[in-house]
Parts: sequence; structure tokens; C-alpha cells
Amino acid sequence: MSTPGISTDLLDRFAAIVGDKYALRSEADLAPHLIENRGLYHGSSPLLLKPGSAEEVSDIMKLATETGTAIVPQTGNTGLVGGQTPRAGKSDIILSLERMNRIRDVDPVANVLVADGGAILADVQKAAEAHGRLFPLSLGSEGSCRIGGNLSTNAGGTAVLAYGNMRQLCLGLEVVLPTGEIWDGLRRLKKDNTGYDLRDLFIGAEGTLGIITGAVLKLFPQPLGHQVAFAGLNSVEDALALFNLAASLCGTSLTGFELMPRFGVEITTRHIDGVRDPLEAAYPWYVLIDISTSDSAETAERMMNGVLEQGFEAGLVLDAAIASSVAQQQAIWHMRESMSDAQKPEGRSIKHDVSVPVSRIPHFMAEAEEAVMAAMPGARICAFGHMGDGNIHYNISQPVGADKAAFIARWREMNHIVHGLVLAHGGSISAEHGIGQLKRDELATIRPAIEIELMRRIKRAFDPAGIMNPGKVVSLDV
Ligand SMILES: O=C(O)CC[C@@H](O)C(=O)O
Ligand SMILES: [Zn+2]
Repeated sequence: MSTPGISTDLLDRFAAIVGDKYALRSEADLAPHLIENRGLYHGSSPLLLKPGSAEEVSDIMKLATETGTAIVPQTGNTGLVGGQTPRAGKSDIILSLERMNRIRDVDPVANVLVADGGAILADVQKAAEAHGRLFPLSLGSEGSCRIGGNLSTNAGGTAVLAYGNMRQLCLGLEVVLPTGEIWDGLRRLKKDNTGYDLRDLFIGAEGTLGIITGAVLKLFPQPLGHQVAFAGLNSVEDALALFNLAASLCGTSLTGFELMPRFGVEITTRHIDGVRDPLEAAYPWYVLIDISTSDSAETAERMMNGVLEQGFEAGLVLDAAIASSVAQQQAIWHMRESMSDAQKPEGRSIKHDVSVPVSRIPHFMAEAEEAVMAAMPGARICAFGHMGDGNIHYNISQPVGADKAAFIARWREMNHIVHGLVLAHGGSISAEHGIGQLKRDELATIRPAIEIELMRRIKRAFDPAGIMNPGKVVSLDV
């Protein structure tokens, strides 16, 4: 079990593994690692370790097992559910992978890249590009999030529609187990049916089963054509019809289809520097359409024109702007990716990272709006996201002038309303952000008991001492 207090002697033993330079104990050094982006969790920790190799991670875990010390792995600290934050009132030691940030190998013929668990996502993308390849995982936080965290949360982002989430983008892993043993599963194979899939157990486990120190990632050809458009629409039903049209005209070349409400566009143009609405008039809903083609630039252009022309003819598209330069493409994407940040200056928000089958999105959205507005008149719904893969960030900004604390106190009640509808439509209460601390107890109530029990058995099998990111995903205190 984890230790509530840790002796200086023991802290010194941990520090000796990485050297004093990489063992931080001061309040100022630890402070940024104790909080997460949304300010929902504030943990405590006496020590942050920055190992430089899988062997050092292994030595840390051996000592942790021997002494029953809880370890919290942390990479870019961009997680949104408190999975990377040490527990409050405990003495969890933080293990940061930030020094383990190398790209180990790129093989453009086999279309694989091998990276350390602490490699920054944007660096992986750049390394792939330098070899004429694409690593398609794309997130607003790609400049600071790291591969180990992306894998541990099975990150999604904006290109899941075409390329899948992190699970689909990974071929092999190197993991340090809670016992300190190192599992070298850095296989580069597309086909490998050799027993239980250990790799897929660690992906999405949020560091509760082991620490991902290295990974083999899949690469793709760099697209030759790329088109981005922003369209104004009347309704979510029309957005679904346009999605169907785009999917049938573009097939796998449809690489992004994002939904945004008018409120989201208003707040990004109001609060985010350099963002402006590409359309002259205001519309109730918007979609961002992203098309990438591997044969030629002309194909992408033809496809985008086809989608918009047919969309106009069918009365689905009211107005649209096609980006005519890379800078304009980036500006449209920047608007979409800033939507989460733009909510902050509007006060507090209660967030839901949910998915439903794509065909259910209009029903879910209509029912959720009715229920939320009935429960909280004045609430400002900012439901946006990755419509093409069924993932909506059903966020609720506080009513103007509402008391922040009183609003946040209604988090569970609003969760209950939104998640109830999500489940009724066969959806998931965590589409891409994970479970962490935020949804741990709720998860245990919505999944069949046998599913939670299997998760507990897996957790105990990998981490008998209960030291590996305890208190996240699944609770063992039953
Ligand atoms: O803050 C959110 O709700 C969403 C964050 C992120 O997943 C996004 O898609 O922008
Ligand atoms: Zn998202």
C-alpha cells in the first residue's frame, strides 16, 4: 500500500537513482506538477524524479515495490481527468519522463517510428515529416503532450476519423512494470497473433499497470493534397447529412469533420488572439471539413468543391469558406482547437467528453439541450468536437453572472443528466480523455459489475503492491 509520509532517508534513496540534479524537492519546482490544466485537482508530493533511461525507471520501481511507495507517472501534464496528478494529502512520488524524449529510429520503408515515452508529440510529427511520412495523431496540446501520455490515455484528437486513435497507431511498447521488470515489446509487426494482447492492456491504462518508456508508432504517406473548409449550417441534422455526403464522396480522404456551435465561434473570436470568423454572417452551427489525398492536390480540390456544391444544392450548406493557403488552413484549425481555452474567460464550465454512434448525434444533442436548459436556465451550452467519429465535448459554460462555486457544485447533477442520455443512446462517458480521478467512481456504476471486477483483477495481477498510479481508473478499496 502507499505510504502517507516518506522519510528523508527513503527520499534520498530514490534521489540517488537519478542523481540530485534530477530529483526535485522544492515547492517551486514541484508546484506546476501538482495541478492540472482545468484546476480541478491539486495533489501533493514530496519528490519529483526525472529518470534518463528505462533502467533508471526500473530501479525506481524496484525501490517503490520494496518500500510500498506510490509512484505517479507524468509526461506533458496535459491530461484532462486528473490521471497524471498525484493524490491530494498523500506522498505520491512523481516520475516525469521529460528527459526520455528521444526519437530512437525512423524506418520510412516499414512505415514505423520508435520513440521514447517522453518524446513530445510535435517532435514525433516533425521526425516523420523529415522522412516524407505522416504521424497523424493531432491534438491542440501537441507542442507539449508526450507519447507515453498519449498512449496511456489512448488519445484521440482531430484525425481519428481517418487514422484511428492512439491504440490504432501503435505497434509495440516498452514498459517498466510496477515490480521494476522491463517488458521489451517493441515489435514492428502489423500481424502478430501470439496470445493475449499485452500492448493493448497498457494503452489506455493511464499508467496504472506500468510505465510506457518506449513505443513503435505507425507512419503513413504524407498527403499530396490538403483542403480545409469552414461551413455555416442551420442544424445538427444538416451537419449529419453533410457528413454522410462528405464521407460518401471522399471515402478515406475525409480526414476531419468537426462540429462547432455559434457560441463556440463567438467566444473564440472574442478571446483568442488572431482568430476571426471566416464567414460574414452568423449561423447556428458550423463544420470544419478536412480532406487529404495521397494521389494529387487536384483530387483534394475536386472533392472539397464537390462536397460544398452538393451541400449547397441540398440546402445543407448556407455559406462556406475554403482556405486558400496553408496559413488560412491553420487559422481555421486554430479556431476549432482554441474552443476549449476560449471557454475559460467565460467563467467555469462543466465538461463532458462523450461519444455516441454518429447517427445518434442529433437526437442526443436535442435531448441534452432540453434537459440541461430545464435544469439550469441561462446555461450556455458549448457542444463541439469530433463529429465524424461520434465524439462531442458537451461542455456547459456557467450562466452569465452566476456564482462560480455554486455552478461547479452542480457538476455531478449535470453529469447525471448528460451521461444518462449518452448511455441511453449506446454511448460512452469518456470518448478520448480517459477516466483518471474524475470519472473513476462513475465508471464503476455504469459498467457491468463483471467488467469492473475484471479490471480490478488485472490491476492486482500487474500491481500487487498497489503502488502504480493508485486511485486512478479503478478503485481497489471495495
Ligand atoms: O476541453 C474540452 O472539452 C476539449 C478538449 C479537446 O479534446 C478538444 O477537442 O479541443
Ligand atoms: Zn477533443
